[in-house]
Amino acid sequence: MAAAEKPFRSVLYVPASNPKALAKAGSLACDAVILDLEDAVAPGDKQAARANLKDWFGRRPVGSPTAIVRVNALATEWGADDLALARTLEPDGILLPKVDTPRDLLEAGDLLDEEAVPERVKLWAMVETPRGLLNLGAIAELGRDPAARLAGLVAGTNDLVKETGVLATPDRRYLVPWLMQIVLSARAGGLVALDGVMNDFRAAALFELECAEAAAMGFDGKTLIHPAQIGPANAAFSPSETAVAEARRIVEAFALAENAGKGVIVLDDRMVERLHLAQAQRLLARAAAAPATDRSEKDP
Ligand SMILES: CC(C)(COP(=O)(O)OP(=O)(O)OC[C@H]1O[C@@H](n2cnc3c(N)ncnc32)[C@H](O)[C@@H]1OP(=O)(O)O)[C@@H](O)C(=O)NCCC(=O)NCCSC(=O)C[C@H](O)C(=O)O
Ligand SMILES: [Mg+2]
Repeated sequence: MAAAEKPFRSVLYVPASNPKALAKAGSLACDAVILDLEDAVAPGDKQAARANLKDWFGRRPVGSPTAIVRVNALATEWGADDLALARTLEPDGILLPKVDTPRDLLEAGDLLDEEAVPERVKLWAMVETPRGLLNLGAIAELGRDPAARLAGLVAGTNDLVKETGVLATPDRRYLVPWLMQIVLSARAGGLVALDGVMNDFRAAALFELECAEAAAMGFDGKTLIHPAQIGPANAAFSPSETAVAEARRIVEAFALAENAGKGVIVLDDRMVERLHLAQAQRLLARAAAAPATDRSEKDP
């Protein structure tokens, strides 16, 4: 499946320096894991984290979640070694933090191409700096060029708060304009859009609300920090039964002989156009791509 066709409802950060968390990562019911070499790993643990990652990929169980490795930025003292390792592991994706400009992604892409890393290894960009936000249009434009490998944008709300001084309120009111900008840019570039993390991982009700809002904003999924957040994220970003039933009715209505060739039909006293048919077909494809997983849905 291409990156855009895979589900990315629940994407869990797993610190590569934490063997216990890594041991769990392959069997959790999240759609993807971000195996982190960056901010979750203390400077003194970077080397050990790389070794853990190598070991993890050596034993990666069949059917495990999509695996994305987050490297340190190439400009840091760890970036080059991280990327060199990621190139050999050939994960499903490599997540670049603190992307400021398209150049950051092009440089990383060149390093993958140099080593003939297969095209299925995609790049993902964290949007978490003021420059990254201001350059979002140009960054997302890379999504239109398959050679650039860009698969998705990931909101880094913790760094955005740190870098801008914006107040982090529970309703995220000051972050929402930037989050919407990320969704809009992702759509323009044909990219997956992932919402940022919620740090209060025990606040279940608030998390459900944040997921519902992110889904309403148009995000494909949410990045997570704790396994307890997986189930609610999967539920929030899966099409509801009502939405699936409604989509099926639209598809069936357009399939009727009497509606063949029509641009507009009436269904339940509502105008339904072919653009709604396309929307319905997309929703059904999303529902089919995100079936109930047979990995454990239980909280740890
Ligand atoms: C936040 C945590 C430090 C909490 O850990 P802990 O106190 O161990 O939680 P629990 O005791 O409830 O854990 C229960 C079991 O679940 C495992 N566990 C916990 N978290 C994970 C995880 N992320 N992946 C896999 N497994 C996990 C524990 O090992 C326990 O297992 P067991 O003992 O066998 O039952 C911790 O959750 C954590 O470290 N989370 C990830 C933190 C992280 O990655 N942060 C960086 C990414 S966020 C970010 O940087 C976003 C962005 O860049 C931005 O700027 O916003
Ligand atoms: Mg960050």
